[in-house]
Amino acid sequence: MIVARGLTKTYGEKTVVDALSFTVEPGRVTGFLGPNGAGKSTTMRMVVGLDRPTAGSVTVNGRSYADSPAPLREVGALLEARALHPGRTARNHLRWLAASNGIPRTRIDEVLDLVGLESVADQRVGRFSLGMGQRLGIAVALLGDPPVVVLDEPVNGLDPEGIRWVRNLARELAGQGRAVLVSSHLMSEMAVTADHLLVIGRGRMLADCSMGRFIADHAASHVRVRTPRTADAEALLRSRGLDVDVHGGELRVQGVDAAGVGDLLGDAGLRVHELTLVRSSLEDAFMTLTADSVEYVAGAHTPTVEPVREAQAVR
Ligand SMILES: Nc1ncnc2c1ncn2[C@@H]1O[C@H](COP(=O)(O)OP(=O)(O)OP(=O)(O)O)[C@@H](O)[C@H]1O
Repeated sequence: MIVARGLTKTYGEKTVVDALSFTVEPGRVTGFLGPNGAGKSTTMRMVVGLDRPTAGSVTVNGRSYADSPAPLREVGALLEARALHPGRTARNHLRWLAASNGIPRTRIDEVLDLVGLESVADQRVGRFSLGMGQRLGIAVALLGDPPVVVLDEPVNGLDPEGIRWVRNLARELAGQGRAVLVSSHLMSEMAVTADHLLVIGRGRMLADCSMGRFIADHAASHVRVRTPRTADAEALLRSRGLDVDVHGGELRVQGVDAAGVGDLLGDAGLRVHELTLVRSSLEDAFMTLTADSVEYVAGAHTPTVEPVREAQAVR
């Protein structure tokens, strides 16, 4: 697993990662969220030894990346800025990495097959699309069959089939007992991929909890009620001290679950046509939590769109 303690990175005067302490546990997908410039990539780069912490430490399976004799077997990483030699074929790129990490050649065909690049394995990577490059980056991450996998924006540039493939892959890797750390800006995707969340803003930890806990703590919810006797239902629920809003023909009730509302209305003999727990999405919860930490904000002329609040199932 990954263990960070007081992990800090400063560039000049600016602290971009600020005393982060967290663990990425085996057997689950940990989602890494934060607004642009929050410090996610810098943190991930420190995990794999590409940046040196200014203070604090991060270890993978108990030792720092630099101390690992065969790092690709310890932790596999897809990072945004991939160093791919454009003139090299995908297969040669993997061969070169396998040789320098003592990984058998047979593993190359396995990972090419795993990421769906066998048919283009002998093409130069300079001609690869963004999505093909992402797949090759994931092949590199998995080459050493590592127990820890770090994926920075893995679905960037992928089509819907590719996005689903990454989701299933991340879940499968966690199911095999690996520790998986994934960053993404696609909240809807994160909601169905991650078990646990780390949310950072301006380099600081804002939340470190399960997906369910995060939504319960930071997303608003209400019970939507439709009844032919709206006014009577409203009066009854208010008389019980509940917070009720009327929107068109529906009531929105806060402070009680759907069963509680149903019982109250049923006991009073009021017929109910709809009773739904409406929970705002991970995106709403994320926006609420990080509102004060957003560094780059669009100007006042940008049209704002009211988020669509739908009943959302949390895995
Ligand atoms: N080499 C560097 N020199 C100076 N500043 C840097 C360097 N690398 C990153 N930064 C700054 O550190 C901050 C965090 O950047 P980082 O890329 O880690 O954020 P991020 O959360 O991954 O952002 P995004 O979601 O936009 O990818 C940014 O303000 C960035 O400008």
